[in-house]
Amino acid sequence: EKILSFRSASNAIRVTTSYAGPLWLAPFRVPALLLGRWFPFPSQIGSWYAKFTPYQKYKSTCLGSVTLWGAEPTLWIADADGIKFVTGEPTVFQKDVEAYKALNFYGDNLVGTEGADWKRHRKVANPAFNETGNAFVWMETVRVVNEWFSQLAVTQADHGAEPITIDAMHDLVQVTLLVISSAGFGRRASLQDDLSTAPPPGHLMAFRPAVSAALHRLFTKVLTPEWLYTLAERINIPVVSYVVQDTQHAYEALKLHMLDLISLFRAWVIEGKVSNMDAGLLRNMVEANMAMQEDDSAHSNKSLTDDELLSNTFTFLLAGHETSAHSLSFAVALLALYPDIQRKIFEEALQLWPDGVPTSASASSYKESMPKLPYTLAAFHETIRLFPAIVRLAKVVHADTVIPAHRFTTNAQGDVSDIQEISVPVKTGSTVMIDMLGLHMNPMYWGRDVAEFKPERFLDTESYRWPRDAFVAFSAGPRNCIGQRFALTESVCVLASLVRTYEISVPADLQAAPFEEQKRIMLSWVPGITMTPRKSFVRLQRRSS
Ligand code: HEM
Repeated sequence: EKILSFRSASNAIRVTTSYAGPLWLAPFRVPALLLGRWFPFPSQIGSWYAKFTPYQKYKSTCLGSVTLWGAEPTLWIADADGIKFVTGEPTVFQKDVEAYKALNFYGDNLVGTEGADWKRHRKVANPAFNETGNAFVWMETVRVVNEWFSQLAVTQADHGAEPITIDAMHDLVQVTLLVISSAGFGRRASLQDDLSTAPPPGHLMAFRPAVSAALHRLFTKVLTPEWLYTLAERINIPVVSYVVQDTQHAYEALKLHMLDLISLFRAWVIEGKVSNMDAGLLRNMVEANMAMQEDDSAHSNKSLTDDELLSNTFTFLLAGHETSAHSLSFAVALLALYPDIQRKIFEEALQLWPDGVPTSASASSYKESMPKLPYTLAAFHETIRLFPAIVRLAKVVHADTVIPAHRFTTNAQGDVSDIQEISVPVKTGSTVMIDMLGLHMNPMYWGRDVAEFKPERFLDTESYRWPRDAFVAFSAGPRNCIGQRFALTESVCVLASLVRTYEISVPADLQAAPFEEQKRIMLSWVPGITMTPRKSFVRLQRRSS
């Protein structure tokens, strides 16, 4: 029966679009993430590393495929018009909430809901992501970056004038976690405080280790059914009991910290101690939760239950730092590999800060500084074009419709020609996969040098406007990333400050390797909740002025 339904689904999809083969693993489910670095192979549809290759092979920006298990028709799109259409029709193309259910273990949240529920969550969080919030993000980033540099200076002291080697991702995860926990949640800890691993009174773990342990155990948390927790507590099953209990411990530890933040903030709100600038996100969520407690009928409006408040706190802590840290790690590696581009960022930062990076947040304002760093912003955009934290997004089709796409041919040099518009019919119940990396590697929009790191692509000139619709690192339409401006503000501030203060270069063990080998090693990644760099070591040499 299964074989027959697979055959009839793949025959049906062949009639309407270019058929690229079966999907061995359902592409938006946990097994595809766990096995993603090995299987499917890069030449097959569904591979995380496929980029634009399958589209080029079948000469179409929209490809059909069918999941082997379940015979679900799935359309893959790497087309700017097609993706704009899909993201602009949120009632027809809805999030695959089933896939996110596993992440809703604390309760419902903004990322994992759809329809009216999603609107309610978004309404609560939205007002925090305004220009006042961005100014606060800038201020907090300046503070944290200065603390980071002080820490690097201690390491430098042991090395004399020699460059130091850092694990960029390790450091940047700390930096971005501090920024989101401060700017979003009013937890104004220092980098030094966060180095301590001793649990504070009443806690199971210190804050940072609790967040990293929870992240480290996220797949176990998602994959472990409730009954296994109970069983592993009663019977000692070798390895399984240890892993399951360790996971339970990490999530309990993090929950205690989040509840602490929430109750502290609730008390501040009641006492009227929260200023306008302070952690707007948590303030809005706590106020929505208090509105809910006062009036049960408020559920349809701007309100959040206790579970939803906790779950959103977790979601924002996670979404608000891992994505940025991974993207910044790729940016730092790219700047080490491309010294000419690094030089341009340095010159821009030097012009803004001739006497060095401001050491206090009050000496540097978001409004004044951010517009003066267009090249740094372009370099970050170009980084996440090549390395988008979220590689693909699945949408379930809720009404029969037609998606715009293109057919084309390419020559050996990678030039695209014979572009023809096509309309691809899609049926209710199918899945549409927005292929971010596929779109970002599509030469129709980015030219034959699509694989090159070239920030100039993101700078408008009199005769060129960069193709907005062909860039979806933050998704698009009403369901786009709520933290886009937050991420850009923080990242531009980190990159400009880092390059202004240090010269970044490839690590010593790769200095003699050919450029392509350096690139292969320094830019390799594995699929995870977000695209995760495998190795992020770089050398830093403090600049003399
Ligand atoms: C470079 C950094 C970032 C990238 C590339 C990124 C990318 C994305 C993408 C592609 C989505 C759509 C996901 C989906 O529909 O399932 C998204 C959604 C989201 N992002 Fe980001 N993000 C970044 C930083 C941030 C930051 C800093 C925050 C919070 C401060 C944040 C919070 C969220 C939230 C809450 C959503 C869900 C929005 C909704 O469904 O309405 N992100 N992000």
